[in-house]
Amino acid sequence: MSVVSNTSFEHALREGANALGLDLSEAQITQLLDFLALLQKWNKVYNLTAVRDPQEMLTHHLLDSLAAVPPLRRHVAQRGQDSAARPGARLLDVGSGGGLPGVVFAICCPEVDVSCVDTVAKKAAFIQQAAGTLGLSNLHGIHARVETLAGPFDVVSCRAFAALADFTAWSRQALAPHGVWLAMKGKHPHDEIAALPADVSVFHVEQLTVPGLQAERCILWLRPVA
Ligand SMILES: C[S@@+](CC[C@H](N)C(=O)[O-])C[C@H]1O[C@@H](n2cnc3c(N)ncnc32)[C@H](O)[C@@H]1O
Repeated sequence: MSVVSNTSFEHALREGANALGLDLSEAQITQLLDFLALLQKWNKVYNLTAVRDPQEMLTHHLLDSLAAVPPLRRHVAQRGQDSAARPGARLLDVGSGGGLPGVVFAICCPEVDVSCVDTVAKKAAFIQQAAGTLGLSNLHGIHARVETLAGPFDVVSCRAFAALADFTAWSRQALAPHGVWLAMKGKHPHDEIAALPADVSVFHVEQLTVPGLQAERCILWLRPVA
């Protein structure tokens, strides 16, 4: 299936992936474009995102989420070298909405099993529908509050979800013993970091450059402290 016929989207996506140093197969490019088309189509019905302009969806959603893929791939590869780690990483994307970044992670990291949780039933249903349409057996939509999920997940991610203290408190029980949180943020969130409890530590901050987006972006990696 390729719903998007506009070759300018494909060109911008390929350029963006190159700028991010991201190696994507032809099948993954097609899946990303098809996901963009699904998001555009069903946004009208399900109200999945406030972003309506297709070009903006490409930069603000797709490329923005793609910028987090190289750090995630690095983390998963490092984890694979750890003999104590369980095989096959499981990731939980909290407050995934229309599947950002969860669906993009599932497309770009087929070795990672991705669950997208949202309290809004139609958003979780959209993820399930996207999994079927895009042929992603590693993608699942869960309709629940994150606070009710047991896990264990090796990575718990979020984007535009909540302050770091709430994100980590509400999802802590879903984190595997050696699991980590991946929080996508705009400007470096100094105040949110200062408000974290003593048993959560930020162990890495990565600045991101999103192609076509003149805005500050970063990823925070956090872990529980015993
Ligand atoms: C601002 S949207 C962000 C959506 C998406 N991550 C993005 O970047 O476009 C936040 C989402 O979190 C969901 N949400 C809020 N509280 C939640 C909770 N306790 N558990 C799961 N999802 C929640 C909302 O329904 C909403 O879809």
